[in-house]
Amino acid sequence: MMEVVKTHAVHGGTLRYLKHDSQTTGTPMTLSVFVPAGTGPFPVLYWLSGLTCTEDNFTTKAGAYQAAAAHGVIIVAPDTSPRGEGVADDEAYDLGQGAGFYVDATQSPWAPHFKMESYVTGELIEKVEAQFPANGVRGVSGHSMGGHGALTLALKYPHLFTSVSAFAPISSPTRCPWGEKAFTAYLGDDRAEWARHDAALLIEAGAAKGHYDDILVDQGDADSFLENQLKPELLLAAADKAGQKITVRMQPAYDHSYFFMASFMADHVAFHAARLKA
Ligand SMILES: N[C@@H](CCC(=O)N[C@@H](CS)C(=O)NCC(=O)O)C(=O)O
Repeated sequence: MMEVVKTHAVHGGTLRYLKHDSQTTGTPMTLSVFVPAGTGPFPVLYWLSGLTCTEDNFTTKAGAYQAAAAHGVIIVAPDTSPRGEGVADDEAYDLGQGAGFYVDATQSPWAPHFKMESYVTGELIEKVEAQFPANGVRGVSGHSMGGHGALTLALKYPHLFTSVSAFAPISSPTRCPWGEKAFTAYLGDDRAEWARHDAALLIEAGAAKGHYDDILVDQGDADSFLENQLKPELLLAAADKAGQKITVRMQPAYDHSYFFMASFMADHVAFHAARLKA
């Protein structure tokens, strides 16, 4: 059982901060879990956060729990990387602790602990769904680096997920500075290996074809990372080529922050709930 560190009542449900020793990362890992009122069992929406975040950013800023309570959906928000003194790190905000990129690192010094792909798709789901009233039906969403995580994990593991959405995702990490830097560090120089973790390239290659009836993406047009890092046009072009439906909503005046996400979070929870409860 994961250790409950803090408990709060919110919107009639219960929010818990949890901690556990992970066999996958070899470190303690932290997360938050919101469970609606009632006995369930409920579907689960997994939320993957962006660069610099812990489990706390989404939990305190996204304003997701009113909609989750109304729709009867559990929401799980894990930390974005392993952390601790014995864990490799980098001074930059976009590499190392707080920047796990939802891949399994193969390169030194990252390989021993940076296993976020295996952690999220394996141990996290197993531990959460053993401890809370989950019905085995799952969605995944996330922001920026976590939007990349949500899209790529949904495309690579369609047997795990029924619905996927993202806010301001890194659409094609093989073609932007954040992704090129992280993939070089974590995966090495082989671009064929990088392509296995690139949402636009995965869609173009037909990954999970026919599994998701739609993918919802919200993107602020005043996001300072839009042109250089996020590039939603690459997702649209890939989806068009592959015949995958994707709804990219350009939201005028919104930036990269949780104010933007809080403004459209209820739409995403409803998008998932409609599919998870179908
Ligand atoms: N610190 C970076 C930006 C990092 C950033 O914007 N992080 C986003 C995810 S990519 C975030 O959610 N930050 C935490 C927050 O807003 O609570 C910078 O100054 O360029």
